[in-house]
Amino acid sequence: MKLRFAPSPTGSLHVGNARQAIANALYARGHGGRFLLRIDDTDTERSRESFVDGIQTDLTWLGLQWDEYVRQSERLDRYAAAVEHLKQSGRLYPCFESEQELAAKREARIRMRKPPIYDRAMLKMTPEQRAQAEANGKVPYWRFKLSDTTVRWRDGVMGDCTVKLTALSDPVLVRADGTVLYTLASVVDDLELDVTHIIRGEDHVTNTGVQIDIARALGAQGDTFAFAHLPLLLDEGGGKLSKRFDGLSLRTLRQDGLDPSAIVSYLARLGTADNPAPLSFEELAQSYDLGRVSRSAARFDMRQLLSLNRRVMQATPFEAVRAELPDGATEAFWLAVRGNVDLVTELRHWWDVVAGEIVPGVVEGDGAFLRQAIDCLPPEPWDGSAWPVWTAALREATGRSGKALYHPLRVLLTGEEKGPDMRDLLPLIGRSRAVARLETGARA
Ligand SMILES: Nc1ncnc2c1ncn2[C@@H]1O[C@H](COP(=O)(O)OP(=O)(O)OP(=O)(O)O)[C@@H](O)[C@H]1O
Repeated sequence: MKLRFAPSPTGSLHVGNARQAIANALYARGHGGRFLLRIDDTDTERSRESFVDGIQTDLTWLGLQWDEYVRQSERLDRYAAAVEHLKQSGRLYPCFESEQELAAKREARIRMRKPPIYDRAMLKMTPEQRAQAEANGKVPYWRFKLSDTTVRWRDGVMGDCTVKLTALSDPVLVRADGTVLYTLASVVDDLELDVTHIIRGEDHVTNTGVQIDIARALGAQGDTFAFAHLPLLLDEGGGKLSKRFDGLSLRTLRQDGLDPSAIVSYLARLGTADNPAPLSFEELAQSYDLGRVSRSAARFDMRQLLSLNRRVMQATPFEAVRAELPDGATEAFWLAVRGNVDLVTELRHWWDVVAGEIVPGVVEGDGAFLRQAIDCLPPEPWDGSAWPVWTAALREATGRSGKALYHPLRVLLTGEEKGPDMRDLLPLIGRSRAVARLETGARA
């Protein structure tokens, strides 16, 4: 068994692309198959080396490992051989119509209430007409003659699928400059590299009908590949994701401080009957089931991802996160704050609370109370008991309790209304910093 993820290097991977990469990698791992990363870079106009690097960086960051790596730009001789084969068997035919001529034909067909598909005029061209066109300096591009059939397959997600080839235009597989189109290159690779299962976006369903026909024309027998088309992922507003806009790119999520395993867990379960849970790649691979993927479009929800990210962080040990913490941050700090942040980037703020400067909170009219609070502070060393000992003494001295007792202390010491348990924070803040903040509050 072999699966593949085949992005074109025309932009940064977004969460929709990532969902496909993850599905293929999980399926391969769960079934003991191989996972191939194929860079579909035959479109030289739009492909960029920097995006090839970016794709590998993003997938590696997600923790996806590929067993094989190929680039279509290095397999051009294989496509040339396939083109030759299809020409010999009469399935590729030369065309000379310009874009304008084709547009005019399309409009005429629409006026005549016929489907606006290509009329195969060039298939009827005589050798003399072709020679004449070439003598006039025209260079042909090549269309694939689709079979007069309906292609059917049992899709792993969509169920029974049919594509009526007679309702489609014969696709162009070779441009006038001799370069081949993705539609052909992809089939040649899938056949020659022994891909067995293809999981990709729903945007490819029609392509699949055409590609099965091409695969058969190239000699493939039987059912060719096992296909599964995942519905497209929409952004939060219901819009289409695009590699050309950076909003929900993996690169942006990485810069925002999201944990890659939260993203993998989220995208693996999004649009399925299972709730997202913080699971390891191995656990996800063992439970990944295409039969549980919904057939309707899934919508990306940042709040859900953030809440999963928080759960992942709560379970992350200090050693695993150490490199991403602010300089000097200790294990006690990590354990105190990890349950209170959605993103690792928010830790900077809590590090300032315990070890740096903060914008002090404002507590009005509590000067006398705060001076008593300073007087009641127990001597150091402090551990988790310092906070209960201190607040019990202060309750005794002032008669305050509940929110009236705790709230002004939290606000002044952290600058925040909410946050990690004060029992954990107070020893990290330390006595001198605590006294200074309380004095500032008492003077206000
Ligand atoms: N919004 C989406 N949701 C889920 N899968 C998607 C989405 N957009 C693309 N894909 C899938 O991502 C995989 C990689 O495809 P590809 O690199 O062509 O991405 P693309 O975003 O469609 O790119 P481009 O905009 O350059 O055409 C394919 O399986 C494709 O079906």
